[in-house]
Amino acid sequence: MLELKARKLTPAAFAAFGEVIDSRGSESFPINNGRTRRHHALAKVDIRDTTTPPLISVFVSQPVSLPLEVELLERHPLGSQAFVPLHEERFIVVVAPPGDAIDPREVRAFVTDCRQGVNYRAGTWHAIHSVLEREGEFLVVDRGGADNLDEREMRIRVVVP
Ligand SMILES: NC(=O)N[C@@H](O)C(=O)O
Ligand code: NI
Repeated sequence: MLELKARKLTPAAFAAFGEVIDSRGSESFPINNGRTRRHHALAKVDIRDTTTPPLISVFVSQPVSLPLEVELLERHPLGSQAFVPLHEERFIVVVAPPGDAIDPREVRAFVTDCRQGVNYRAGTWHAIHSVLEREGEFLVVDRGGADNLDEREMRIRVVVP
């Protein structure tokens, strides 16, 4: 069993796995006659084949208890997958870099700060959505599809210091 301490999520620490979606501290420019600021292209939707368009879904997830016992990691080879909290929910992110083999030394766990979302790069290994404290509602942007899921058994215990 791999034991991990969840670290604070930062764009630099997450760069090998995808992007952090967070308007705070990101570039923006005025639109709509100055009434709106556009925080442009915080992450890229990457769909690797043309059989399906990018999908926008909403996930309503029940909270996990801690320590988090992960039994498997999954990946979506055909597209990225983004999770954005709709009510300042915190969640745990467990990831490993894209590739056919998962090196336990490269697995990382993060905890978000309730304002952050993530966009998993196509092929990034990750634990399934794990929201903390209360039922969470998330906007999800991905390719979907039963053909876009690859799972690997991996037992990981995650603590949040
Ligand atoms: N199955 C599904 O749509 N969700 C997972 O991919 C996940 O990362 O939670
Ligand atoms: Ni997924």
